[in-house]
Amino acid sequence: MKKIRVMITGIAGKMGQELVRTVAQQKDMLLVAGCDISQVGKDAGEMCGIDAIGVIIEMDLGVTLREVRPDVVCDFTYGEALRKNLPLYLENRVNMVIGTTGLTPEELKKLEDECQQREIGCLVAPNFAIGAVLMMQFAQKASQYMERAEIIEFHHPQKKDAPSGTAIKTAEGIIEAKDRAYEEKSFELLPGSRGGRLGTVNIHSVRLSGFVASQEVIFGGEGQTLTIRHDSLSRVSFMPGVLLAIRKIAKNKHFYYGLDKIMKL
Ligand SMILES: NC(=O)C1=CN([C@@H]2O[C@H](COP(=O)(O)OP(=O)(O)OC[C@H]3O[C@@H](n4cnc5c(N)ncnc54)[C@H](OP(=O)(O)O)[C@@H]3O)[C@@H](O)[C@H]2O)C=CC1
Ligand SMILES: O=C(O)C1=N[C@H](C(=O)O)C[C@H](O)C1
Repeated sequence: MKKIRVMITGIAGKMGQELVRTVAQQKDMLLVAGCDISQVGKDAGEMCGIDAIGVIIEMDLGVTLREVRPDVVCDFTYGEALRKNLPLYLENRVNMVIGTTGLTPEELKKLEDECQQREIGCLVAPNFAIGAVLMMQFAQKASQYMERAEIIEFHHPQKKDAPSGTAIKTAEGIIEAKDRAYEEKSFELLPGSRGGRLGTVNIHSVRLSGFVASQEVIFGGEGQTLTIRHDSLSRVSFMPGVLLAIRKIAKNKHFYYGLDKIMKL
């Protein structure tokens, strides 16, 4: 069996390390390279607490892509880094699984066009946890029947972006299912008290230690509320989704935004 040759950018980060341990257990995958700006020169296996795997963490993404030519690169860095990495992925025509959040809808559209022109497979998903995908789907369904929604997302304090990519995609889905008028009645005595707004959906971002990634979507209606909540208690929750994406993108030269696009729902 020909194995899928996987590379990870952001390999020394929280998601990168979890992915090293996960890919190492897959019979149909081989971790062939990893890039980061931290832990450079170390063995990727030893860095994340498993046996040495002979993959040394590299700094130079362009050189590594050219020399290793992976089948799929997984990017888990942060928005600004991803913006610099994307031209290198495109130039090297490598298939991509992008978990990094922080691209704007305009940037996503541009990426889609560029991937299609070059026949590169690419899946961008703000959340790879199956439960989070279901939360977004249920929220879209509820949106058709309930008056309005607000989102509260909870993350660890190291998170660089706010609101989360998941909160943004959830709000986009809610608005797509039913666009509604909403007039804000509250005056903010403390600026920001009502959170950020995407269309008519207010988003509140909590950053506290103890959390990995959680989200509540609260719908209001006459005399009732509905709360849909998802909790990622560990980063293991994201791994089945990332593996599904790697296997799909290794074969399929399409562009997908959201794990739901490749799940049988
Ligand atoms: N789609 C999903 O399901 C999920 C997405 N995410 C997203 O994934 C991203 C990473 O999250 P997380 O692992 O928690 O973050 P971390 O900060 O733990 O990891 C990011 C890693 O990337 C490194 N890095 C920074 N710049 C570059 C660069 N130019 N090239 C290579 N490596 C670089 C960082 O180094 P240094 O620390 O030195 O800056 C760090 O080691 C975030 O955008 C997050 O929102 C997270 C969880 C799930
Ligand atoms: O930074 C994180 O941790 C996470 N980021 C993603 C997001 O921004 O939605 C996914 C998940 O919430 C964890």
